[in-house]
Amino acid sequence: MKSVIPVELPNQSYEIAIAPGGLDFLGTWMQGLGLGQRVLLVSNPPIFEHYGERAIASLTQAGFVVSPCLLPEGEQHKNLASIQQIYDAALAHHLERSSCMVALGGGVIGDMTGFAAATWLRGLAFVQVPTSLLAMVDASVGGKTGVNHPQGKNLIGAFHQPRLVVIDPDVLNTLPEREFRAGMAEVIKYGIIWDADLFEQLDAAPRVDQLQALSPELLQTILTRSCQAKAEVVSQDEKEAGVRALLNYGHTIGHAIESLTGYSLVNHGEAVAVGMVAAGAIALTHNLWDETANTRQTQLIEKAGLPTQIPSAVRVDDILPVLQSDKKVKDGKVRFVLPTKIGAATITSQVEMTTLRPLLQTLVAS
Ligand SMILES: NC(=O)c1ccc[n+]([C@@H]2O[C@H](COP(=O)([O-])OP(=O)(O)OC[C@H]3O[C@@H](n4cnc5c(N)ncnc54)[C@H](O)[C@@H]3O)[C@@H](O)[C@H]2O)c1
Ligand SMILES: O=C(O)C(=O)C[C@@H](O)[C@H](O)[C@H](O)COP(=O)(O)O
Ligand SMILES: [Zn+2]
Repeated sequence: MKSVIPVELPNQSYEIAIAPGGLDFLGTWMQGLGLGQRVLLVSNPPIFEHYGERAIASLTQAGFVVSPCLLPEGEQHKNLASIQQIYDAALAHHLERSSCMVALGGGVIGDMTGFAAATWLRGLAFVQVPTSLLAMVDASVGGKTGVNHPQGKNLIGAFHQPRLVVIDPDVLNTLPEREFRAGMAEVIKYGIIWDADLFEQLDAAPRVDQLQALSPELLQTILTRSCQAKAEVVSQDEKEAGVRALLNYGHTIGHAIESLTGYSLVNHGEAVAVGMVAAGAIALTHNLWDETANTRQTQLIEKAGLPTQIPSAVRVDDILPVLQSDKKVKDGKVRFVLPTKIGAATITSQVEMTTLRPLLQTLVAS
């Protein structure tokens, strides 16, 4: 069964199509977009090994002329060198203004393909085919694209919306369990900041730490409600002038942890999980939410098999300066997204760095 979630935007709306086996309909669904023939299919070797042939067959049968571009795997390669590789492939495949890039992969491939598409020939269409849970529920939707700078996470980028998102939940069967859990961090995020009912459903489930432990209904709920939450927020505030900042819940500290550990010790979802625990603790000390809500958040994060402590390799004194390059900084003040209850959050610049330091120290793993 196919379910469709619209992302309504002033310039160009698009659809998120969620359908088991949807990968085989990629070409057919792209036929309706009015694109030229040439397609650059961007992926990485392990994902291409699993799904490249099917994606190419689907696109070719629909009349597209496809060339693959395979980038090295991993967050450490989310940089301008990989973007250069996409540009070189775009040139070699003679992409034109009407051509399209297709991202087949996790959030790293999606963010980089989107950025290359935003900038090559001053802007090409691109389509997201997310293969990780995290990319399905978050990264493939909303048009934040970009790469890391040596000094910080996602500092180089552009807003560029995809023309279509195709989610085939069947591909999750090959996703490593650790990466599944990383995706659950962003799902829990929606439960905390936006959708209390989603939180309650996750809380009531016996297990949420691996794909096989979920009922088909719960997986469907996770995918649809997360995409709905993201679509609603992005439709209200495409370029993060206001409410979209809530989607950054857990990311202020999370991004600092990722960057300080060289993008290898913890993955994005794990860093966000720790960041949410930190934000929950800050909210508690600022009387924004209560002990019960804070404990429920921590327990759900633990149930998802995610970390709740800052890795011991990270020094709190190193976190504070990194926060200054967070994209939410305004007039030199770090702004935090903090929860006010399960299902709602606010953004504030009232967190003093002097109180933050000892609080973060209590969260460092021993
Ligand atoms: N643009 C946004 O709005 C947004 C939102 C959230 C996260 N992000 C970004 O997304 C990235 C994290 O994404 P991620 O968690 O998908 O990481 P990722 O892209 O590195 O993928 C995780 C790992 O899983 C593998 N993988 C993916 N799908 C697979 C499958 N079906 N079968 C087997 N292996 C598979 C990948 O090869 C990789 O090794 C970060 O760079 C983060 O900044 C962006
Ligand atoms: O879509 C958004 O907006 C988000 O903040 C979603 C986040 O999960 C995602 O990690 C995003 O890439 C972070 O954006 P950044 O602007 O803080 O780099
Ligand atoms: Zn994120």
